[in-house]
Amino acid sequence: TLFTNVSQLTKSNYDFVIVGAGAAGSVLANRLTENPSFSVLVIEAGVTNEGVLDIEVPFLAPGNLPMSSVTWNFTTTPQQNLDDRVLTYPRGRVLGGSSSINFMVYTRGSDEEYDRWAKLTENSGWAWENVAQYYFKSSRLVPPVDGRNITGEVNPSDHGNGPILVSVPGMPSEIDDRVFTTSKESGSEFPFSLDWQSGNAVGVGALQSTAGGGVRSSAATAYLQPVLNRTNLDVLIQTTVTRVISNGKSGGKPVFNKVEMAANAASKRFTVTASKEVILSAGSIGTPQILMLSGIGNCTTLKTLDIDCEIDLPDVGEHLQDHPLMSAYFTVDSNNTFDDLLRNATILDAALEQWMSNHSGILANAPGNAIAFLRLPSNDSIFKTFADPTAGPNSPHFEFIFAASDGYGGSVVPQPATGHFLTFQVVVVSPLSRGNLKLNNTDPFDFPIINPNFFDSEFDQAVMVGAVRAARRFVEAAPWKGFVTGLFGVVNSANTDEEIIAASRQSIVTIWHPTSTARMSPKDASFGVTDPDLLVKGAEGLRIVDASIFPVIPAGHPVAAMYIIAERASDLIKNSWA
Ligand SMILES: Cc1cc2nc3c(=O)[nH]c(=O)nc-3n(C[C@H](O)[C@H](O)[C@H](O)COP(=O)(O)OP(=O)(O)OC[C@H]3O[C@@H](n4cnc5c(N)ncnc54)[C@H](O)[C@@H]3O)c2cc1C
Repeated sequence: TLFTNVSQLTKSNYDFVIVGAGAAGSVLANRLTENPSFSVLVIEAGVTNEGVLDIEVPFLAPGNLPMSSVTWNFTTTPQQNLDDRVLTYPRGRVLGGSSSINFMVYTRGSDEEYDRWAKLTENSGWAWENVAQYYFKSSRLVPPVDGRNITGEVNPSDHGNGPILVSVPGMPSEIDDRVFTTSKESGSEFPFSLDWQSGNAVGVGALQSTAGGGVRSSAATAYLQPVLNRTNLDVLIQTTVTRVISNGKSGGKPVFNKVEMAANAASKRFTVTASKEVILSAGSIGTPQILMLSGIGNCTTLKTLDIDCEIDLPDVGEHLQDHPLMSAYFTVDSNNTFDDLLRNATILDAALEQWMSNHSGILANAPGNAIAFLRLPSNDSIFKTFADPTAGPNSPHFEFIFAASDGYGGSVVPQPATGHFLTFQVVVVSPLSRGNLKLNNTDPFDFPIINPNFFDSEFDQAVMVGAVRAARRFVEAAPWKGFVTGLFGVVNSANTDEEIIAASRQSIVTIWHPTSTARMSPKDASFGVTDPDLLVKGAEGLRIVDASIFPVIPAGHPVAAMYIIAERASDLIKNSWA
């Protein structure tokens, strides 16, 4: 049942209380209630996802940003290495969480990413050979809305049979063939990738989106809504969890079985109890904030805020990792880019009418149709100073997201009033910069202090320079002759390495991939926040299942990994209470 106010709940004790109905929380809600003897309450701060057009229509995803009724309107601290700019840092505040507002790019990452997690946590359960089953259980490939033959764009055998729908673009754009031909003719520099879910994450290929039939497929639509009628599941929205509370000890450890919540800062606080587990799935920002408000974190810092420290875990809020993104623009000789669609309401209305009638047309596409994940050459001089931070040779250093327009969705500069553009959204996917997140004060309705610390590492700077140069080489290939007419914008006006770094400082924004603020570590390690079974160290009855536990950020778009983790976590939880 879906409730909008705590007064509507008919009981105050459940087997499991899940905090946050985002990507991970929705998977858990579905899988745990498959067992009819488990009762589950999910508490979500945000609103329903239903009827929000900018959520449903793939191309309109950027319309939810940066500040909307379905987002947490966070901002970062002034970024020291980005000319002290403050960045918007939104997360989804709606059923489905960030999976309801994300840009839908689906990449599970290389097999190596999971094998590295297994190594870092000294637990083979996270190795690819053990999590592969959960990948296949989470998503499935469906045809694009235009019904074209997709042979050569994707490999069906790399896909599973789970509820999240995945598809290649609903309609080709005029740059797609140029991108793929460049790759196929380039030899080894820009290798073609038939499928991002093959285990090798390096190459150039068609973008796969979490969309089916021209409509976004999120954790809410795929996992949560289909089971809302289960009698053992209650979902309470528009209610913020303010902290978890311990109640007695078991085996010397505090038992965190009470969850406190309120509709807003002024309203009365209520509690519910979990007889089996409280599971935090509030995301990389929400989860460390709740932990610290609950007295779980760095005791020295918590004491300065007069918070009683229950468990000293200095890693809470630390090791924040994210991928910096910026736009490199080229001018093009074409009237068929999306630029006019973005600037002209009449053209957009016509496209929307088409989407409304049968979910087809340009709006069925995500904001890009093709992507590339590439590595720096192994003889790059940066490797004299830094060891390669990737998970292995099938894992990239940087990414391009190709857009046949002025860089819809990821830019700090407004769209030019005229002209047609090709954009490379350039992303560093193997960052060494590390940031953190701290409480501002003890008010759970106040935002935490978020510092992703972008571009702090010289390695990240070198990758950005290498990526910008690779982008320029890419458009020198034959397929772009007569199409690309010039370099454009701050990034593409820069020439020397120093100039490219300076331009990056003015241009970098987030690709919204924060992870690792409550990272898991080996069972007996003194660092880290959870053990490899995702149980909070030093606590009883408290687990974390969300992107905060990633031991290290994967070189790709994280939601696919989130679904894999949440599927495996569901089995871990079911088995431990069997
Ligand atoms: C704009 C944007 C674009 C993105 N694009 C992509 C992409 O194209 N591909 C990709 O793979 N990934 C993308 N991501 C990232 C991806 O969506 C996230 O990594 C993923 O959703 C993380 O899952 P999660 O369960 O950890 O957190 P979330 O999905 O964010 O869920 C957390 C949930 O907890 C709720 N919550 C938080 N605090 C509280 C509280 N105190 N009380 C109650 N509820 C609370 C939130 O409202 C939210 O619903 C994007 C993210 C954003 C924001």
